[in-house]
Amino acid sequence: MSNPVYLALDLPQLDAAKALAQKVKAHVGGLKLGLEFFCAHGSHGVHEIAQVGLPIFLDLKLHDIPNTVAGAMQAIHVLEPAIVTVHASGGRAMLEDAKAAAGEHTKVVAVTMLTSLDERDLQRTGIAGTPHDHVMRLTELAHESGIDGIVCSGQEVAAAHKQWKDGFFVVPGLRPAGSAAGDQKRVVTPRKARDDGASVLVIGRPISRAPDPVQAARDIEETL
Ligand SMILES: O=C(O)c1cc(=O)[nH]c(=O)n1[C@@H]1O[C@H](COP(=O)(O)O)[C@@H](O)[C@H]1O
Repeated sequence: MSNPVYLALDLPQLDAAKALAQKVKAHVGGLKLGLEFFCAHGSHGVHEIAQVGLPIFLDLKLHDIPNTVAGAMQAIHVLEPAIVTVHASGGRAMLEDAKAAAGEHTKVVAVTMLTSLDERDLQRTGIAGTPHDHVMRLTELAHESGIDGIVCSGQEVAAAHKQWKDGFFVVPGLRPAGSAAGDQKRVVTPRKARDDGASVLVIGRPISRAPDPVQAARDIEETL
C-alpha cells in the first residue's frame, strides 16, 4: 500500500519548503501546498515543488459562486494537481461546477468543518448541532454533487466512510501521541485516522517543526 501521508508545506520560504520536501520524500506519499504557499509563490512555486517527484495536493479551499470557482479550477489545470479542495458550504451547484471544470486526473474534495473548530465555534457561526451532524450533512451534499470526497477530522471519518463507502477521505488535524495540538481542536493520531478509513493523512507541523523532520516522518510511517 502506498504511503497515505501528505506533508503540509506551510512554510513561507520556497527554498526551505523544497529542501524539507527533498529530505522527507522517502517517508511521505505526497506534498500539500496550501494558501500560505500559493499566495507567496503561485504557480511557479507549485512547479518547483512538483520537481521533487511526489503527487501534489493543492489545498486552495475554493469557496465562491459556481462560475468563479469553475474558472479557478480551469486555471489550475496546467499544474496537474492530484487533489484540490473546495468548501462544501459553497453549495451543490458550486461543487458540481468545480468537478466539471477540474482536470481529468484531479480529485475534488470538499472541506466539511475545519479541524480547528469545535462545537462552540460552530454555534457561533449560526449552525446548531454537533460537529458530527454538520459533517454528515455536508458529506451527503458532497456525495450527491458527484465530487470525489471530503475533508473531515479523524473524529468523523469512520461515520463519513460508513455513509459514503467509496468516497475519498482526506483527514488533517493529526497529532502523534504526545505532540502539541496548536490551533487544532478535533485531533486524533495518524494511526486512528487510517484505521477509521482515511484515504489521505495530512500532516504539517508534527513533521515540519520537529527537531529532526526525517525522524518524525519515519516515526509516523512506522505507526501506520
Ligand atoms: O484542507 C485542509 O488540508 C485542512 C482542513 C482542515 O479542516 N484542517 C486543516 O488543518 N487543514 C490543513 O491541514 C494542515 C494541518 O497542518 P498541521 O496542523 O500543521 O498538521 C494545514 O495545512 C491546514 O491548512
